[in-house]
Amino acid sequence: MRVLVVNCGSSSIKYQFLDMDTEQVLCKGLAERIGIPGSRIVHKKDDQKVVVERPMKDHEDALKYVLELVVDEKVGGVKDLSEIDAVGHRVVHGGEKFSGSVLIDDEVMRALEEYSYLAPLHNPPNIMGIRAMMKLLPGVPNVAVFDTAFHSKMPAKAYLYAIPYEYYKKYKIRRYGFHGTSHRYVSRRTAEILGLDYHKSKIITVHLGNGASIAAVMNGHSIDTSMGFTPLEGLVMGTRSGDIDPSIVTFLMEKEGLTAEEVYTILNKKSGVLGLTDGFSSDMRDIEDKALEGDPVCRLALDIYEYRIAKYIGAYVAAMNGVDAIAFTAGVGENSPVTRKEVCENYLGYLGIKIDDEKNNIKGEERIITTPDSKVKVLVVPTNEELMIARDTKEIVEKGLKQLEY
Ligand SMILES: Nc1ncnc2c1ncn2[C@@H]1O[C@H](COP(=O)(O)OP(=O)(O)O)[C@@H](O)[C@H]1O
Ligand SMILES: CC(=O)OP(=O)(O)O
Ligand SMILES: [Mg+2]
Repeated sequence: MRVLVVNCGSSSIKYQFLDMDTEQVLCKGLAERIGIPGSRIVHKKDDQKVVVERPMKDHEDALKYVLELVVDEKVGGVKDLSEIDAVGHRVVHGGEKFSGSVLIDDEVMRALEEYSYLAPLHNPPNIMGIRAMMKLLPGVPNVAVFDTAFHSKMPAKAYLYAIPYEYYKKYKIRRYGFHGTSHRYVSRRTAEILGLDYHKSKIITVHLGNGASIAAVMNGHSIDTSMGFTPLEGLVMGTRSGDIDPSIVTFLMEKEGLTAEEVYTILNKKSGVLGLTDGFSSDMRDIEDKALEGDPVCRLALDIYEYRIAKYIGAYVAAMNGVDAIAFTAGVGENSPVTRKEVCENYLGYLGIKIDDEKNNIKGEERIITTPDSKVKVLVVPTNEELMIARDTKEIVEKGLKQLEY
């Protein structure tokens, strides 16, 4: 079975085309700047790379060109569109309704539209991608794999906010959590590497990407996670504030004469390390480089970024009353020895964690980075959301399932 996996963002589409008999990536790419000048697709097949620069007015346009590349005789994965057996979609928000991956039909589409208010930055482009694939590949099954689903078994003490209960009943205001597909893959892989029984383990997964979140995975289920009602809550991120006193919202509205929407945009797109460095950068490579050169602003931004991560890890050790392993993943987690070392050595020594500097000096490789006598294992486990989405898609289509529980 060959599965096309798409992850549609507001102006980008990440995609991978996989042969699920071997789990080999046949080709992959990134369409970016969709709907704005300078749109292009960077497409890769093995060590070949092509860049297609052409106007792409919307996601349907972009996916049309993606499909052309997928069947290209030189850089494609197959010769004909009929060889694409299914499409797996990353969908950020599945609300309380979806506790697993689902075969997409009209009822699912109605639910996704309904939940768009819960993830206004993420779900609408996800839905655009689904509609586009239904049009471009009629009759080919589409599967939705939700960020929220892996966290759906979180207990009420973790998901309810201490606000009038009526707002949960009326609007389903609660913690949902995100990056669930990544936390699911990384926690399972961590258990495999360490030879742990996944269903009798306590694992903390630290997903540090542009969006960043931490999860407490106990006995194979997420029991708590740092992102909440939306992907804004929790860690300090590239452009997102993470946890703040909610009074700041109304304070800024009054003092700056801003609308709620404008404050929402500031907190989501102008905050995080970008905000802390007065607009210098949201890219942790830039922040780290300057911090290590001695720039005090970037050093403080990095300190704040690391301190928040450490506090969440400590909180989740308490939530699980112990921890077997901590796994770093995603862009910063996989590629920054400095962040891993400083978080672990400045704040987690009380757990008996000892970082092995030589083992930690890696980027993007799977590895245990602690010394053999470290009481808690710390690992780097590259995430692979696309593979998890493809696996769920294959299982649902091959078994003729409507929904896949995990
Ligand atoms: N070598 C590195 N050192 C520090 N940060 C890195 C490194 N490589 C990538 N990153 C950071 O990873 C982040 C992007 O993470 P990634 O998971 O790829 O993105 P996304 O969240 O969009 O999926 C960026 O902040 C980038 O700076
Ligand atoms: C939910 C979320 O933050 O996703 P991403 O990290 O892809 O922005
Ligand atoms: Mg990512």
